[in-house]
Amino acid sequence: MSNIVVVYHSGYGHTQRMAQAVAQGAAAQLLAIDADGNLPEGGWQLLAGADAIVMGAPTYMGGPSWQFKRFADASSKAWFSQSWKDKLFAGFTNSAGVQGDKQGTLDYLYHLAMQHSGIWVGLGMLPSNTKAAQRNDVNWMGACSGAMAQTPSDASVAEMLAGDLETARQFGERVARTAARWVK
Ligand SMILES: Cc1cc2nc3c(=O)[nH]c(=O)nc-3n(C[C@H](O)[C@H](O)[C@H](O)COP(=O)(O)O)c2cc1C
Repeated sequence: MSNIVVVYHSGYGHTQRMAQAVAQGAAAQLLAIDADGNLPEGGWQLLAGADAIVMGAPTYMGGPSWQFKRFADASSKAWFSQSWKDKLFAGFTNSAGVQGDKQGTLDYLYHLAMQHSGIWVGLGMLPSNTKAAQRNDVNWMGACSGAMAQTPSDASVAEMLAGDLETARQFGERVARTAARWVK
């Protein structure tokens, strides 16, 4: 079985719930970046041993939170030795606006993966974009490059939409299937 780690930051718990759904689908370990932008003890070793790293951040001001960026900058240590080269990478984000500039966050995660000479795994799902489509359909957000969720700014973590969480879970399954082929 491949070793998959979901590393994420969440300021208010919404991206964490998304991370849990991705991890459930991927049978992955969760690794939370704390409020100061640090990993817990052993976090870097966990990432070093991963076949696939799925990265998640809320969209704040059109990009990832500063705590995630601090983690990304700290990963330059791995970049220097290219020790994450040829790992699989994937990304997800959550924001309040339907658009909300959250593509900027996914693009950032993609470029971080490319800095590390990784292999990017996209969402791999068709968008639910017909007239018959319902908000709770899988990939109603219509993303391709990673998983997106949209949570109204006044919605609690418990109120996150089932369709977005199911999209995240299926995305995790796709990462796991891809990793199984990649590590063969
Ligand atoms: C500092 C800050 C900046 C934000 N910027 C955006 C934004 O650019 N676009 C957007 O749609 N939502 C934005 N939001 C809303 C968050 O993305 C949204 O509340 C999200 O669910 C927070 O996820 P979290 O609970 O994991 O922190 C912002 C929220 C905060 C606190």
